[in-house]
Amino acid sequence: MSLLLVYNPVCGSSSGREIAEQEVLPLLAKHGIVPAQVAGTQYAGHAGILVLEFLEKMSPHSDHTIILVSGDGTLHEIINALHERKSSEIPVCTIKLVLVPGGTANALHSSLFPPSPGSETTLSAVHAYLSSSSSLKPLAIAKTIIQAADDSSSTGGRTSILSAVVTSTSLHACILHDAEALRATVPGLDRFKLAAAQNATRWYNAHLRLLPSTRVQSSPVLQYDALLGRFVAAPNADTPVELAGPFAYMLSTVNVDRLEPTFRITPLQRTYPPSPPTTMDVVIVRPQRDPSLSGTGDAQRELFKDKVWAVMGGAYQDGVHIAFAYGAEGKVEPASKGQPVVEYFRVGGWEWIPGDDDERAYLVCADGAILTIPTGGKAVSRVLEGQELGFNISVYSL
Ligand SMILES: Nc1ncnc2c1ncn2[C@@H]1O[C@H](COP(=O)(O)OP(=O)(O)OP(=O)(O)O)[C@@H](O)[C@H]1O
Repeated sequence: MSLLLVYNPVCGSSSGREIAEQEVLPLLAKHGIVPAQVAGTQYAGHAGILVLEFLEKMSPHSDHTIILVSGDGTLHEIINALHERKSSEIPVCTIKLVLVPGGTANALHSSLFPPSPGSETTLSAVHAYLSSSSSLKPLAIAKTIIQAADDSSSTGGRTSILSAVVTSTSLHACILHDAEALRATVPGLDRFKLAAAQNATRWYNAHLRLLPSTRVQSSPVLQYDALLGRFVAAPNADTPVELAGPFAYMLSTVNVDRLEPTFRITPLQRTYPPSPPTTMDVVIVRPQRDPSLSGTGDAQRELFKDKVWAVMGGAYQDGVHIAFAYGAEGKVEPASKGQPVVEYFRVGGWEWIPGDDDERAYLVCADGAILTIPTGGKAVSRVLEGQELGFNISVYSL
């Protein structure tokens, strides 16, 4: 049987090894299952190498199951390593993932198995794997290409990265960037809070182009209409939709409705799952839609910050942030007929073109990894099809 168990011993509260040895392996043993290999990662980046070595060893099998005890970052490394492998050495394969949450946020696992009071979820995916009635959900994978200003050839001046969870710019990317710099001095999740406070009033000067999906089953740019409670085609949705900045928030997700167990930032990924999964959900906040703002100065930014964070707090209340709109005099209210505070789109991809004068708009976050767009360049992100990905990947879910 081509079954690999990988654990990250340092993710989350450093209990990956304990979970693997004391919970996962005994449960498998009860069902007479022994993995062909059990391995802990020994350094950042090791997970991808472990997986590639395993696939090579198990050749000519092409169907592999990987039980992964980690957070989202370790999965991110594996997906990128698989995509970058030499297909002459490891041909196209099928990976079935059994996720065991060992990380800090576990966005993908908590989206697949949302926490419910009193329920134990650590081994949910292992139970799904062992069950005859489990389902396998194909993963959508986004590829983001960082293009230099002079990138006219198909290969030159580019870097690319895959995401299985989130790709972002603006506040989310800056928080992840700054929190990393605080890692040595501020322990635990407090560094994210501090990084959020440091960036709370910042706006990002950029242009965003939302792209329709041109995949096998094409799909126009869709926008969520909170009053109708459904997606509708954006105007001229078969062509790119152009959005001018500044932006306070811009983030896109695949596969997940939440980035932490209770932070449902893209709730429609679960309420109205994309089918087939060749799109991503995009959440945007653009301050200048607020009719009460009279400028871009510090006082206006403070006012906007208080207002928008009250709305975004709705992500922690089952994702109600997407229902708020500007009412009379810019007061924000749920289910109002005014302009939505949060713009919510479902797209095939996007292009983010930072303004020359705003260095913070040049940051892009892909599943926690930070990339910097070169001056005059742009980031282009879109969901890949199986053939472009070079392997098939699905996860055990409910
Ligand atoms: N033995 C190791 N020593 C140091 N770093 C490691 C080791 N093994 C893996 N890593 C690194 O640990 C990082 C964090 O792992 P991961 O993202 O899975 O957990 P997390 O950050 O706690 O969870 P989440 O991403 O869900 O918030 C990964 O980026 C990976 O490169």
